[in-house]
Amino acid sequence: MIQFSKVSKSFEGTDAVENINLHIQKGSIYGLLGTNGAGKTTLLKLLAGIYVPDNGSVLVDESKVFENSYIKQRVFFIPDQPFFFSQYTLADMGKFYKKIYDNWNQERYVLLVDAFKIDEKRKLHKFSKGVQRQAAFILALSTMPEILLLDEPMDGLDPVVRKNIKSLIIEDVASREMTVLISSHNLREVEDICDYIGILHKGELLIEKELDDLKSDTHKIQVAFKENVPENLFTGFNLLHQEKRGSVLICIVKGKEEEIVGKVMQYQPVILDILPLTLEEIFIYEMEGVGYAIKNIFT
Ligand SMILES: Nc1ncnc2c1ncn2[C@@H]1O[C@H](COP(=O)(O)OP(=O)(O)OP(=O)(O)O)[C@@H](O)[C@H]1O
Repeated sequence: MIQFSKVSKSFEGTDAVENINLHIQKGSIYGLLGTNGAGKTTLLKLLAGIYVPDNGSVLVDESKVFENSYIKQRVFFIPDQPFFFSQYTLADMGKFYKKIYDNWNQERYVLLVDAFKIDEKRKLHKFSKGVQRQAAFILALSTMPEILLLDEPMDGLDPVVRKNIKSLIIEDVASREMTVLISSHNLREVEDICDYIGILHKGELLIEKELDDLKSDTHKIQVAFKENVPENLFTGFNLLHQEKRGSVLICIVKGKEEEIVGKVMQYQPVILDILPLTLEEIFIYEMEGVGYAIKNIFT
């Protein structure tokens, strides 16, 4: 339903994203991960129709997004710093969006204002960062978006509000197939809510996969041998990382679990354990694989 084909965008001669191919199915929650400056916000802004691509196309249901008022009606973007007009209250912003979004749902707006207990007559700039973000969610969800774009959505929200907002998002995905694209550095949060993952680095999409596949494709293996570690232990597999702890070798390997286990067993290990990996670990090891590792700065 959302399709980026060979999309590039540069600013002042520097590539922000390059040759991106990405597809997002209707009703899915897609987590966009990446290093700082990888191009996540640029992709969200391209999909929101704020930027026009230099090359390639950004399509929603096969129509170009840029300068397409029909699609813009169906998309809502909450940037990392939510935007409100100066001196506006939540009620003022609500009236503004009611005019421009045909699907504005006043009943829903009233319910949400009541649930979040926000004074809709108070100027928005006087609220804390977290309450401003809650206000942005109220407005976003009241427009009944088909596509919700979120840049660091949970930044500054307390755990109770986070949980409420996650439930609201999941409800809209389940009941009316809303599609959500989330850019975040909070991988615990992404792991909790997303079903697809895209990993960006330096403007390029390194991985695009279903979260379950990504997890079942990457393994943390703890192995030890009576003698030295066999030289060709992981030949033929993608070894992302390895470290020795005493006589135990810990490796992060990509591939089918049964094939990796089959290969290791040929060398008759005395210990062989497969340990679960978090999304955060997968991300860090993938980044290490492309030379973006944490360095020992002081030693
Ligand atoms: N309006 C702009 N003018 C100039 N350069 C820009 C602009 N927007 C983005 N860039 C550059 O494009 C690259 C990608 O930026 P972007 O904000 O998309 O990254 P990001 O993945 O969202 O980063 P972060 O995780 O740090 O927020 C960066 O090198 C950034 O400096």
